[in-house]
Amino acid sequence: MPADLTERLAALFQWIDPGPGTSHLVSDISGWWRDPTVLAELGPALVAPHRAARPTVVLAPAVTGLLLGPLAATALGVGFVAAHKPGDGRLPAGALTWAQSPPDYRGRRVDLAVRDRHLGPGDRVLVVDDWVRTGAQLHALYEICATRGAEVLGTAVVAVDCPPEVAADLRITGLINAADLPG
Ligand SMILES: O=P(O)(O)OC[C@H]1O[C@H](OP(=O)(O)OP(=O)(O)O)[C@H](O)[C@@H]1O
Ligand SMILES: Nc1ncnc2[nH]cnc12
Repeated sequence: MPADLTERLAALFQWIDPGPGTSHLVSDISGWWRDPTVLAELGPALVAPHRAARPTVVLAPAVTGLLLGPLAATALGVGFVAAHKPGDGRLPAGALTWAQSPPDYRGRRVDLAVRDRHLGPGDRVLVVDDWVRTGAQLHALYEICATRGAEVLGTAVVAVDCPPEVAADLRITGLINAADLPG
């Protein structure tokens, strides 16, 4: 990983107060996309720990994954598959494989769907996302891969915010620990 990428990720991160009626600050990672050096380095840095396992495809969930997934896929020279959520407002037509997550970091059970024609036996899948907290959405993605007969190699995220046993169980690598982001 480029030496100062982790420092730049921290410097460009903010917690935002969404305003009256809200009790929580929300993470704002938009600075990561606005910085041309970070944007260029994210894909190669995410995939670096997984290159040797020779992924054949990158899978990532809506909505932030739709940005990060292609960065990772192009760094590997492989294709990208999106996992959609009903909340997207427009679901893909055709045969889909669905899985529902356990309660995620917001207590939601998230439904995720992947087009059958884009994932199948022989695929070696690298999952990519921006942030992992409970690992719930990753569980759903791993279940979809298993249903499709595809092998999951692990997950590459930017911010790791989960217990170490979750990271070990799901084979998660990250670029920064959430504890190292500014408070
Ligand atoms: O580890 P977990 O508890 O599963 O939480 C992590 C997931 O939740 C967030 O996505 P969110 O559904 O908020 O979508 P977003 O990309 O639209 O922010 C984040 O981007 C991960 O996908
Ligand atoms: N994008 C995100 N995903 C999961 N947990 C979070 N906590 C703060 N921001 C988050």
